Amino acid sequence: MVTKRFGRRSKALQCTSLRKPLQRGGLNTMAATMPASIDLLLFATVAQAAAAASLTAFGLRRDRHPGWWWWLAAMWLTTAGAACAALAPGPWALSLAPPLLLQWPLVTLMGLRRFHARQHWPGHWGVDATLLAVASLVAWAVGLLTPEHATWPVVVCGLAVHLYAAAVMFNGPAGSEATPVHFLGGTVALLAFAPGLAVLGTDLATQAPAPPLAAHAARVLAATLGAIVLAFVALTLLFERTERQLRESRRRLRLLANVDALTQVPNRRRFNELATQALRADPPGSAVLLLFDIDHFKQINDRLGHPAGDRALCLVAGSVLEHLRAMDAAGRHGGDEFVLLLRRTNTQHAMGVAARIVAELQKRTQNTPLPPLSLSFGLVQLRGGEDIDAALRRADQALYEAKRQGRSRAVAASGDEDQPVFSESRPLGLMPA
Ligand SMILES: Nc1nc2c(ncn2[C@@H]2O[C@H](COP(=O)(O)OP(=O)(O)OP(=O)(O)O)[C@@H](O)[C@H]2O)c(=O)[nH]1
Repeated sequence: MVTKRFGRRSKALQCTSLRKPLQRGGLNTMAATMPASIDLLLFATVAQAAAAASLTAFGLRRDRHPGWWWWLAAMWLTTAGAACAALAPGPWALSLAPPLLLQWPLVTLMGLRRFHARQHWPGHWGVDATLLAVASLVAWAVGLLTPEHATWPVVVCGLAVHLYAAAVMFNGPAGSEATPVHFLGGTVALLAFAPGLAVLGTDLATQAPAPPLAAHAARVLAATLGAIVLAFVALTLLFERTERQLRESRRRLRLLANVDALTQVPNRRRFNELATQALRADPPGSAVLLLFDIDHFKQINDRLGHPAGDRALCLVAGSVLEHLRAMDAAGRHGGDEFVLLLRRTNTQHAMGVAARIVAELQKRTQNTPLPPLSLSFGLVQLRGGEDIDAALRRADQALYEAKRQGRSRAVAASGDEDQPVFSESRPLGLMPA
């Protein structure tokens, strides 16, 4: 019968290591109907071990995400299952192999649940664990107690386990990480049918019920393919997550480098960048620069403490952002000084913006323990070709003049830095104490 089915190509049947332990009764027949050679099983074992070893080596050298251990467990257990069949094909080993081979979709699923712990998954890991325990127990028990009648119970157990895992994977979390999970789910669903088809094929070929081992080689090969796909998917998921974390770190670093942590407005360096870009894009001399600070801010710190001072700074920043157009730029120049670049405007309009900021600030200060806050502004209309630093120096002179004239006002400066000409000042809101 053997020669008829496999002819000279069947090394499995000439291999003493496979034949010796199966010399008794039904198992002898099972070995004879195994649809794969011992070489193939050995090759599958080595392929699985290689996939598992790569994932192990990869994970040991970098951050291990939750789920990684489960995937490793799934892969090493299937390797053990394949090795059982290939290296020690006795009754015990052959009853142990099916549960070891059919566990991988569920153990992988448990790993996925941990990997995507914050996302919604259908079902519950308790259901996965129960199904795994029941299927493994049935597969092991029937393989040990009634090896000749174990074929279909084991096939059905494997089918249930695979299809359940595939269904959960397909309905798992959406988003960028869904594609590799769906790919894995598709593979699991396809591999679910391999042992059953192998049994049916053997039934048809031999015109007799197939023995349990007929499905065994198909199970080993399916698990090998599954392990390789799992290794690929696990690596993809780990890479994608690492890359997402890197992108997030870069975003945070950019934010830290550009934004003032207290007030959440751009810092001085970033403001200079934004303002320089804006000046390049606009007609020369079309922007107004405002430099302003809180009057007697030191007294707020001294009387009410630094946290109150911080609060005042945040209120100022909030008031500024409220009245800024999307194309304008604001920044914290340092300490209690802020700077604004209003594009395509003149100093008269800029004085109006300053007045609105002061009014907004007074509104926001009303329900706080802070005293009424007043601001002093220095304004300059930028000249054609003037850079931000030069404009800031002139605005600083205007601000100094506003302080000199009694604070809580806006003063515009024109003329050269050496010989500034100050406009009449415009009082803004409350007069400082
Ligand atoms: N709470 C707080 N205070 C700060 C911060 N940065 C700088 N300061 C304080 O801001 C104060 C700035 O005071 P000055 O601008 O020198 O003087 P002023 O009291 O505002 O007086 P005028 O500007 O002349 O009206 C200093 O006391 C600094 O310690 C900060 O981030 N938080």
